[in-house]
Amino acid sequence: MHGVRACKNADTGADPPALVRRHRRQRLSRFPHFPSYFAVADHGVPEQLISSAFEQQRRFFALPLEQKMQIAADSKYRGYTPMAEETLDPSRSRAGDSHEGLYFGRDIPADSEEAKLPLHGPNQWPSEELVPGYRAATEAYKAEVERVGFRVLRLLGLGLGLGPDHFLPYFSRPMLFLRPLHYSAQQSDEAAGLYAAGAHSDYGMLTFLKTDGVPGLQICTDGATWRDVPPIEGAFIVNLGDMLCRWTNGVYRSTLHRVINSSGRERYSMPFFFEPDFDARVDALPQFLEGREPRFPPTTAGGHLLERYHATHAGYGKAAGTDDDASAATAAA
Ligand SMILES: O=C(O)CCC(=O)C(=O)O
Ligand SMILES: [Fe+2]
Repeated sequence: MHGVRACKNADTGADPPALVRRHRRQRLSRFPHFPSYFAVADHGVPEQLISSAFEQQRRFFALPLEQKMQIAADSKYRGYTPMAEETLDPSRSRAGDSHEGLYFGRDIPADSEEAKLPLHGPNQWPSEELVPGYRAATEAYKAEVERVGFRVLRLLGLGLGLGPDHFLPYFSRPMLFLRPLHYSAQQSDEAAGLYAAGAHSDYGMLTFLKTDGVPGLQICTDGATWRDVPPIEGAFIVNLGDMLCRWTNGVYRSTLHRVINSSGRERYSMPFFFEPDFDARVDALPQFLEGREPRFPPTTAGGHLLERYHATHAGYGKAAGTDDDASAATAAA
């Protein structure tokens, strides 16, 4: 694991968004050396598996809209979300973000007890006739990143002096979402509130990101400056998510990031969201409370995730069967 330092082309022109301002207030000078993101190299995921997963995403997203809509995100939010359905920074955006995507989680049989939880259920796959080999390539890739996720989870426990298995009980029925994304060629325009992906931090524990090499990802670690994150050949970019931030009482920061299209090129990426169990209760570890107040109220991974989905996904909660998600979230929190 290496710290990622090679961020260039600082864009200091724009006002920091509300989220940045909030992060600036939360900045901790006591622990200046902790990362908010890093890269994982030598992860053992075969390059060929990664490239064939990307190739399959290109084939899927190239389909006509009505064919993609055959697997439109269902009441569990598994499946396809069309262009501009997501607005990651509603405080700044004037239109939905210029990407379309797919959500695949842990495949959970519809008749199981677990499928009663929001966001838990069977995946929806494009048919074999439409995109031959899609499911096999995507599932093979997802399984490999999952393996990397558990390995890094152990390293996090070790790094915190808690032992490699510390977090495992919170990941017994984890929420593991692969989210292939396709960004349109539309150029972003901050003044007009047009983003490829608006500023946000990720909601779970860790996000393992692969991109097709087209630039666009930017990160803000100092509360003011957006810096490009250049793709690193062969490596995953790993963002720390909100749950890890809460466990460490804000010392490990969940990275504020966004995607800006300045090139007018299309872009493909595959974030993998590695998140605790839906009902995992997340509050600060004792070692981060010595002499300090808790910075966040206790929450659950599922409660937080649902709150974010409601705020950022136009379609979430609208599909039949999701009406009771808000009460499930409240109950879980
Ligand atoms: O596409 C990317 O590079 C980042 C995507 C992202 O931040 C997200 O989906 O949460
Ligand atoms: Fe993200």
